[in-house]
Amino acid sequence: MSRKRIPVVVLTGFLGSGKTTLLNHLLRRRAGNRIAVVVNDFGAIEIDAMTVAGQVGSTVSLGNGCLCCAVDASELDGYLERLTRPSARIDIIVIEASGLAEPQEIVRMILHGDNPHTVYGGLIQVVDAAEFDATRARHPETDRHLALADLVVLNKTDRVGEPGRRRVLATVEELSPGTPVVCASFGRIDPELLFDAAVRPDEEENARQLSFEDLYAELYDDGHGAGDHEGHAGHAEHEGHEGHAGHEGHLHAAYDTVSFTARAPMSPRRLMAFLDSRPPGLYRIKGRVDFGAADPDNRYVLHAVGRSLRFHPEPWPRGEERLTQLVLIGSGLDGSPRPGDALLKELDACRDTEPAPADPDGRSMWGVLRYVPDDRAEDRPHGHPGGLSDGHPGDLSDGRPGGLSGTGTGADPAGA
Ligand SMILES: Nc1nc2c(ncn2[C@@H]2O[C@H](COP(=O)(O)OP(=O)(O)OP(=O)(O)O)[C@@H](O)[C@H]2O)c(=O)[nH]1
Repeated sequence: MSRKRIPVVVLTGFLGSGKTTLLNHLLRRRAGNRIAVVVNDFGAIEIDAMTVAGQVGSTVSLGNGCLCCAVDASELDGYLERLTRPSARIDIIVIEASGLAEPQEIVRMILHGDNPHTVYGGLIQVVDAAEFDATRARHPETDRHLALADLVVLNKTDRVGEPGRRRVLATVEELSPGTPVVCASFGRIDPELLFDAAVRPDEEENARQLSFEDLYAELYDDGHGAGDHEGHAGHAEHEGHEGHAGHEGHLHAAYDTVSFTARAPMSPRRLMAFLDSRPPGLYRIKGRVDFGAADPDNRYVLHAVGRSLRFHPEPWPRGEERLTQLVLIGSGLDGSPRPGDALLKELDACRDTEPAPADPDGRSMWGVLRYVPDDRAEDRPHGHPGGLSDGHPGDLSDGRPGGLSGTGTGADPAGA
């Protein structure tokens, strides 16, 4: 059975937009998760490492369970390999791209890298609301970067009035149609947008707080039941309570969490049509899908973040109940009486409640298999028809997000 994949989030934004501030916020609210921070810029390492982790003497304090290291893009694969070793016990990796870096290079490396233990966690673009016009004027590439983002954090909203915020928001939405935008001040977004709540109790972390030397050594040492359908839409509006001095206040990011469970298998075609047309505010989807007779041997672990979508097939564990379980996270989701109810209805309609028609060629799965990474050979189910996943839909290879958002084509690659 494959180990849990570690999300790799790329954090980008122009100089001074608030990346480090956001990172600090995530580290404070990491809920017991161990976050590895990779700084992709040797020039910035000293400043960033100090700000992020706090400097104690000549070593970097890792009280937050983070690891800071400098990395050049060409070295990234090696770092990811080391950081994903079980001994590092890392739950999430954040790569802070330097202000002027081309972020799509890093995204491509994560999507196409051959590390089977990572999963792409999204490209987050931090935007300085107060300097937006000036930044666009000085750096025309801002517009292109925005179009590539999976999530835009419109930061420093405390520095612009409501009309100013609305104006910038409208421009961002124009430049990056369909991309979820979270407004924030001092980077205070809800960490659940990026990673799950505690996976291990804090005590364990405290009991085994690692020194920088420990982590450095690790890096360099080579040596559930449900009814037929159960949906739950929850809405959370969290308030910041970091307890740190200074500018802490309210956390403005509101998000909705929707859980879906189905005992009847999902129709591959209908689920892909749903995913193709998922609403802009829906930022993350995670869970497992049972496609029933379309692939009785495997369950499909689904990770969607922003425009990117991946399925990782893995054999059903013996004795495991065949269920589809999904969690959807987003903001501004439709539905009544609760946000997200509309999504649950749509997912309900994706269930195969009738026996699926005979499909001897397995064509019904082709739309799904497009999203199984080519380079993860061990994921590939037996009998998988080759060559279907050229041009990953979540790819940035042509410099444009070729993902699901806005494409509206749920078509099978072979037109099936
Ligand atoms: N008023 C206000 N100031 C902010 C906010 N977020 C960050 N700042 C300040 O903006 C400055 C730059 O923030 P950083 O987090 O260092 O920005 P950065 O993107 O990491 O900067 P580089 O590492 O230079 O690319 C700092 O002085 C922050 O305190 C915000 O929402 N509102």
